[in-house]
Amino acid sequence: MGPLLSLVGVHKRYSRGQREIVVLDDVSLDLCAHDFACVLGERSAGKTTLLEIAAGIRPPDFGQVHYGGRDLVALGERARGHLRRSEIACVWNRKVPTIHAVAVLDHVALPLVSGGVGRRERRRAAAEMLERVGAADYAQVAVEALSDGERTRVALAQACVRRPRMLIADEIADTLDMIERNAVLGLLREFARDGVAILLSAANAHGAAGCNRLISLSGGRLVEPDGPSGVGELIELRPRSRGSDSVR
Ligand SMILES: Nc1ncnc2c1ncn2[C@@H]1O[C@H](COP(=O)(O)OP(=O)(O)OP(=O)(O)O)[C@@H](O)[C@H]1O
Repeated sequence: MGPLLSLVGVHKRYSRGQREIVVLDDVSLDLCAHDFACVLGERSAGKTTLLEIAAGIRPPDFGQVHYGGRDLVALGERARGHLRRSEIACVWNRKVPTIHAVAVLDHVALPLVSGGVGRRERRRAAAEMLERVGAADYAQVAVEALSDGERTRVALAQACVRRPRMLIADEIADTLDMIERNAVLGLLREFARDGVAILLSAANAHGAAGCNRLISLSGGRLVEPDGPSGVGELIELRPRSRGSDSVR
């Protein structure tokens, strides 16, 4: 089976005052079902930008983004929105849920409302997903009362309750303590084993543990060593300069 997601020759730059920052420079990437790929890059390397483009949230300046054989850039916002409510799930580190006074169970069930799923079935599916991510114990707790690790599990449950085909996860494990981080990365591994295509980003090697593809983003370029690679090998490959230093 072909890739679910293909980025081909993607470029992205931002203007910063008089200057332009090249964030992605001719980036190509294929992601298939069962992949658990992690883009490893230093701060400001362009990880979020890459993931937003992969999710169809931000358009590239040039290049193609294909999802499920469809041109994600050419699709209208309505169709892209539909995909994000059905097949493409995202967890953004900075947007981990903070809705006030909503119990975890209802929060996780929320994405099913727009899919027209009845209340009883929504709650059943949410409870099942909470069980799966090890968060069933706090199903009735308000989201705002959760610890960072608990919130990350809940965010993951909410993202996966619609059984997405692709999961985009932006630095969701980097700041967690070792035990929670390994638990969250283990959950991602399990979702990938079930067939979800996962694109994770991490700013350090700890946040990438257990992935089956490790891709370095530096200077706007992606580097993925051929064959099985260790984190140490990738760190060797990364140039010293920061991504944001590649100003043109
Ligand atoms: N909308 C924007 N306009 C201008 N510059 C931007 C915009 N979004 C991001 N940038 C800049 O592009 C660079 C890459 O940002 P991005 O958030 O993609 O990197 P990142 O690797 O996810 O960073 P971090 O690890 O700090 O979250 C940064 O220098 C950032 O300031």
